[in-house]
Amino acid sequence: MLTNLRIFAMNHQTIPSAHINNLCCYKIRASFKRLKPYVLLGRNYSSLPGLIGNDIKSLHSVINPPIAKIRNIGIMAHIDAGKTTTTERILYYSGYTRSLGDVDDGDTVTDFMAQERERGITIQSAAVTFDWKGYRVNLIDTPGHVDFTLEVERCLRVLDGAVAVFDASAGVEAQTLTVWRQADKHKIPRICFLNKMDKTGASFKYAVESIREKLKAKPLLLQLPIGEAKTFKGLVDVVTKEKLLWNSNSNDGKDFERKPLLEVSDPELLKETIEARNALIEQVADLDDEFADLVLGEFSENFDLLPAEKLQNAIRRVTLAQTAVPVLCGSALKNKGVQPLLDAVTMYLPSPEERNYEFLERISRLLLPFADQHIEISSLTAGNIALTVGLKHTATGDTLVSSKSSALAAARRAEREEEKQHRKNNEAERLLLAGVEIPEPVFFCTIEPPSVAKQPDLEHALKCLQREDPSLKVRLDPDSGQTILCGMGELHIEIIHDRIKREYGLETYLGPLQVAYRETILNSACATDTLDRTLGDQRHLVTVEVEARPIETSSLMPVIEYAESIHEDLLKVSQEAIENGIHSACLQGPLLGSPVQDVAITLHSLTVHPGTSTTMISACVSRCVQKALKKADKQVLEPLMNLEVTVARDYLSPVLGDLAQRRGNIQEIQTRQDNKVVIGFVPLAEIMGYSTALRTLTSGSATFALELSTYQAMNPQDQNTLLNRRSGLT
Ligand SMILES: Nc1nc2c(ncn2[C@@H]2O[C@H](COP(=O)(O)OP(=O)(O)OP(=O)(O)O)[C@@H](O)[C@H]2O)c(=O)[nH]1
Repeated sequence: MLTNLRIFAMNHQTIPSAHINNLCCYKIRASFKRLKPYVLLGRNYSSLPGLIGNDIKSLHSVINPPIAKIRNIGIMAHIDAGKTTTTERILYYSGYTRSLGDVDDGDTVTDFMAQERERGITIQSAAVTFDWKGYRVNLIDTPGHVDFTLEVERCLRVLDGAVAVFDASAGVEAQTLTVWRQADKHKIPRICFLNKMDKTGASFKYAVESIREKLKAKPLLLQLPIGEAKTFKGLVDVVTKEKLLWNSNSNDGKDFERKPLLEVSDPELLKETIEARNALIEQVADLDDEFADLVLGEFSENFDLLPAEKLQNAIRRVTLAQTAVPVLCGSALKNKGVQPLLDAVTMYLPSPEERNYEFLERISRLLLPFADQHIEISSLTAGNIALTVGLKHTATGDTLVSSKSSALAAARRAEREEEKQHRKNNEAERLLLAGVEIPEPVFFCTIEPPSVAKQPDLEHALKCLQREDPSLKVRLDPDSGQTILCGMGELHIEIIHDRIKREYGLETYLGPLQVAYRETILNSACATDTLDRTLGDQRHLVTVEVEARPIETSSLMPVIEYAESIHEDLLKVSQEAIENGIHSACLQGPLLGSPVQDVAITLHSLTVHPGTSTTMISACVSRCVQKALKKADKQVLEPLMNLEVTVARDYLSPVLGDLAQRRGNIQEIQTRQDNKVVIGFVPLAEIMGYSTALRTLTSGSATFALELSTYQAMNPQDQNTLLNRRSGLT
């Protein structure tokens, strides 16, 4: 397993690749002082023959650049906005590849998994390192499909900046909102790239408005397009008042002209650019006091005289402060606008030392990533992104520290900080690296190996895949003994199935995909239970009385309460066993065997015969809680999804008709260029296989995005139908 590693240490030493035991310090964080980076000079690895694939040039050098010249960035967007195409152009113009890869031909560098190349989508994030005009850029291309949201989040937390790619004909789309919120959570400065300016329906103005309205961000227009859709041929650099035109004879977009806009040759464009520049200056001055002083002092009479460099510095400050986002545009497919985007990445996004990380990590083997290929290196300075191999006990979301003693120190520190948490100690927040939020899976199905003998191999494969992808959950059905796979969506489970076959050589069988329901209770119920068993000469005797009642707050974990009559001494020895029993009972509701949510369990009495084992206490409590849940009035909760369908006007009616049959609840129908965007809710159970149905209904012209909204109570009729179906009555 490869682990993405972000080196946070900064010291007058590089991080050695000494042979240190693989140390898993789950959720243990260490803090270290920020010190100056060490710069290795004169190491030239330009001759690394055969290390990288034929089409990929070796890096000119694998020297450690000064930290101020490092940019760790991610590319994020809604599915199909053009992240992979943009990344391919970036790699080509930076000299990393010698030919242009194409998602539609399945030969891109970053989409290297077989499933990615076949489907033309990104599933796993890929990291590549290249140089641009003296800067070292570590870039991560992340997936756009909602099933792989966790993969995006695990990348974002180690990045310093991001480029958000938009389809200029669609503006902000559903998944853009999700990744934007994730980037907000990790406080990542961003640049927006309005891609597909060549596409029919592309609108710079519309896309900018959607950034303002839907993302509630302040767009800084650093460029204006020259032409739109079919007429798109270049850009205006608003900051420098220059026009950038791509040579129409060049088939790779490498050649373009940068010329100052002149009154004689471009009077209209110059006028438009000056207006845009003045607006930009006012906007930045509003957000940056230092710049406001400069503009109002020296240049208040004539903004035209303000040097581009002063404006760029101020734009950089507001971008880093995340009070506004620079907006650029282009067409990756038609090879226009990518080089200025790279300039903007180096100019406006932060270097690692401008982000406040205070952690040290240390590992055994270091590799520099080149998508699916790697070069082993002996050392790396702070601020870089690298890979490490062979960590057997780590999982996505863990933080590694340098040694056992620092781990222990960090653990003690973390404990102290936790204790202080209720005192709202802000320092604690600064010390902790935000963990990844693991979304709850909404689908599950059984998975079977080709033969019983292969069950251990399947378990091993699932264990490895889970460590990489914690949004994949695996459990055993206690009744049937079958292995159950729980995932984020149909595509997610399909890809896991495919990976087990390709990467572990196991042909597995999946049962029908089922929705992950939940259950709750509507009123209180009490139950008592006694367990009396003699094993050997030891008698185990427990008597329990519990009450289950519904609670208002939404929580998957039961709230556990103890009556005052329960003696403290008894709790001391048996609390863990009691709580294990309650948790295991609530994992298997009485209606469908689904997890029970929004309940409180009160232990009213507990008597334990001396010598009774804690396992027996757990078993008795669990059985008693299940009895109480069974007695109460019960309710099935089903996952309700946010749905956004983008469809050509002509196909709107059939799409709406179909959604009505799927118990869809339409909230809004927006107009987006020539398309209609249907926004609403639909129960997950009704939307299985929707991509095929939608393709048929709209001749493949519509797209949709789904995201879990909440769990809602099913109406009695639908609930009965479901229960009858599950018990084989219908
Ligand atoms: N017209 C036009 N099409 C583009 C442009 N950039 C990408 N495309 C096309 O849009 C489709 C999606 O491109 P990708 O680069 O795979 O998009 P992505 O955002 O990486 O997609 P995921 O990885 O699946 O999220 C492909 O068919 C591309 O050829 C562009 O600038 N103009």
